[in-house]
Amino acid sequence: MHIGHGFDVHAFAEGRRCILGGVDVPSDRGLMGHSDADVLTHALMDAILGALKEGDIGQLFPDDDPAYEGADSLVLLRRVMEVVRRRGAKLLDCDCTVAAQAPKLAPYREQMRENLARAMGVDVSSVGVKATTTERLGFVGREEGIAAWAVVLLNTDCSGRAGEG
Ligand SMILES: Nc1ccn([C@@H]2O[C@H](COP(=O)(O)O)[C@@H](O)[C@H]2O)c(=O)n1
Ligand SMILES: C[C@@]1(CO)OP(=O)(O)OP(=O)(O)OC[C@H]1O
Repeated sequence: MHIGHGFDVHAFAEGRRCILGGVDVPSDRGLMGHSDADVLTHALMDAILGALKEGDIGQLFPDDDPAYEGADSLVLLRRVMEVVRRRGAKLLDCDCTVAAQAPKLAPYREQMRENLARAMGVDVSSVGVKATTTERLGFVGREEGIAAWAVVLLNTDCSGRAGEG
């Protein structure tokens, strides 16, 4: 069994979409990034790669590679799950927190869970998504950007190939 932790931040920018967990959240500003800037999905991918000790998403999907310009992060998450399967591992559970002063995320939380679960090939009951403001404190509170954290639990004992590390 291995745990992984992921953290990511994206700044707000005019003229961009606000994609979180694959949901295009209505917002007067979106998130800046080389990809679709889905900060929630990025934190989750890093948590999975952390549990596998496979580096981080920047190594797998370099942010200067034109192949990832505007990339759909749910597609990248599917690719991370291919690494999980190749290592003979299984994702047992994950939980994520998004810190955003705005927009209000509660109405989209269930759709985010479903999107992430589908992309990972797990039941939605294994995927937690929570939202919090930072009570107007810090860069999140000043509405300069959004931060996300994720933890995952992987069963790495599903085959002989994943026991090490
Ligand atoms: N962007 C956000 C932030 C928070 N929520 C929901 O509001 C609740 C209260 O937030 P506090 O930061 O005041 O603790 C939180 O538990 C979320 O349910 C939200 O929907 N979107
Ligand atoms: C997935 C990638 C691909 O460019 O997305 P970005 O939008 O650049 O986001 P960031 O979290 O800064 O780095 C991860 C990158 O690998």
